[in-house]
Amino acid sequence: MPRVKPTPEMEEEAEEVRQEVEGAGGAERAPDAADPGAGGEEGTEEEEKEVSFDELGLDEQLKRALRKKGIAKATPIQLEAIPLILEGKDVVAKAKTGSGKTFAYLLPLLHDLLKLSLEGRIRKPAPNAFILVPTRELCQQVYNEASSLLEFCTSKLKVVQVTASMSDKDITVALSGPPNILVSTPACVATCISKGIMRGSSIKESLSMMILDEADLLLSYRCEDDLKALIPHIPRSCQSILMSATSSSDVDKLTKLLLHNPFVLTLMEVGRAKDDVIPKNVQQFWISCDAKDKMLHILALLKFELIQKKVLIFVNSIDAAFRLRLFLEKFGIRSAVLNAELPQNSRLHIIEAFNARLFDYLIATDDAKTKEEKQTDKENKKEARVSRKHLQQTLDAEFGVVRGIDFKNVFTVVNFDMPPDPAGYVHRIGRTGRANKTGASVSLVSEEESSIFEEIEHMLQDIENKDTDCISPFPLLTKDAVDSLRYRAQDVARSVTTRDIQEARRQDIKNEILNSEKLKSHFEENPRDLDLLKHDKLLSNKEIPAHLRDVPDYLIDPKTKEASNVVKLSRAAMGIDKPQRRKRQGFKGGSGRSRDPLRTFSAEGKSRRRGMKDREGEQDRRKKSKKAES
Ligand SMILES: Nc1ncnc2c1ncn2[C@@H]1O[C@H](COP(=O)(O)OP(=O)(O)OP(=O)(O)O)[C@@H](O)[C@H]1O
Repeated sequence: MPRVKPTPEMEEEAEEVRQEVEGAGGAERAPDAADPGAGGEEGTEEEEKEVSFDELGLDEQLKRALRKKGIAKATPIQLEAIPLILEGKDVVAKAKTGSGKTFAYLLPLLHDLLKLSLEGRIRKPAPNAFILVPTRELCQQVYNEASSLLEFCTSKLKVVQVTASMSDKDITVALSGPPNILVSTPACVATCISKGIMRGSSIKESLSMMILDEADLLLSYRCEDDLKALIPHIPRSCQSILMSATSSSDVDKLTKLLLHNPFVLTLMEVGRAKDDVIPKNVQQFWISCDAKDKMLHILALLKFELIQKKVLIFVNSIDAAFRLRLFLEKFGIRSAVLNAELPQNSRLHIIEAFNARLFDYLIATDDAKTKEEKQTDKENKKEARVSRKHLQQTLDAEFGVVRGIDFKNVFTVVNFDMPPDPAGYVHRIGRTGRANKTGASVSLVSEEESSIFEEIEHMLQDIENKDTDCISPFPLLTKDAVDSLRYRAQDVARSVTTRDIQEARRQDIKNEILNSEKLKSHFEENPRDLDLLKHDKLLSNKEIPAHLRDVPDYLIDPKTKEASNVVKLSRAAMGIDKPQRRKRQGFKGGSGRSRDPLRTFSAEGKSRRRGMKDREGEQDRRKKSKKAES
């Protein structure tokens, strides 16, 4: 693929983006002259200091919850931020994806509240703390993390999440008490205040801490006006914390808007630009291929098992996601699709099921908007507000799969389509290599995407060693391996029509809406019942022909066999578990079908269910006769 020589504009833009993602620059407030300890900016070198949570003086009950999670040592951002937050300072913390920012604010917040509760000093007409995040998925994630940390606490701190999908009545019930911690989006809190569900005067009396998580994204989710509406109700004494994976003018804007003389923590590894933005434990690869051959290449990667599971595959449109899912399905490779069209319950469930290793391949669409589209969004802001309801029915504006979601144990991120900008690349790749785990990324780069690839490479380049490739050519996929699948892949790709895609997309939404409604209350009561719904079930009801399901041995060249074995061996060496497809969680007292209220549920209706049964029966019969033959 031809290399594009960076133009001065590209240099400038790359520098801008590098600054965005590196955490260069900082809050513009000067340190408080009267209190030199307060305010200021720290560029913290990431020395591998190993500090246990004991040394941070945290509550014993919280440490017990951490021990249960197998977490003993603080990450660098936790090490820096926790003491400052415990001292009552306003803090802006910028640290790369997956570095443990959530516990960096949750632990000191919960520690303080436990202490106040023990001393009987909790103020109560409204929540004591707001945690504001850009999306509903993140509300759920933060709520889960906070609840899990409180598992061993004897004083009952109440955490609730409130989102725009809840009715006013449900929100009123959730806020009655009131809770100690409210996890929500700025829009939802602003609505609660404007509707009088939460009184401004009560907030002024109670609120002692406000946290803005994923602050770099809050403004892009149209939160500015909502945050501004909140400001008059925040007491001056309220401690404010702002967490961000990247640095940008949006973060600075929020800092100025809401924080008082904050401490700015910028965690980076000095001198190696690429490590500033992509965790060093993630190996980045790329494959050059024609746009029309991308399906073929991903098929070869998955079929020959050349990349480690679990795999998160990013595409730029919902249609492309379903096309890929249908294509892979025809080769016996099951996957699920995560996109903004699905109801919230389904999205949460898909993420949880994937995290629990119930399936290995997830195809996701992120909010991959071009700069122009983002600009148009901004311009249409007023209009968008008016039609918010409509928007949520079609594409959920608060959805952001890439941003901030803590996917567990994703080993490989594949960019089937390249993201529209370098910041998007950083956020996508940040879904692997979390909490210092090993990870890899593979980007399929077509001729048309060469300039964005160049931009990304340029941004990642080691400042001191410009010739070193940050993204290496993927070494395990040979031309022979690709060619061995070429004709089958082309045939199958042709057979997936636009109509099939529309049908699959419609069917998937229909299933998920039914699932979502039916399962809503059940999942509220039994959040751990993950495997009741399979999101990777077959979209097509046609039997997969054996010649597509199993690649004949003679087609696999020796190099590919060797590569596949290396991947398998390293997988075994790393002790990566097999998927726990059948493992059941959360049910007490046996696994009998009758005890499980959802076993009888099918989104497909009776006749289809019967059809499925027939197919399963047919498959069983076939298996039996195969056994008999052998
Ligand atoms: N001290 C620790 N040791 C080991 N694992 C940790 C520690 N702290 C947090 N983790 C785990 O690391 C993962 C990533 O943490 P978290 O989601 O807070 O990252 P983040 O910095 O907020 O990332 P992003 O910017 O992408 O949202 C989580 O699974 C979390 O449970």
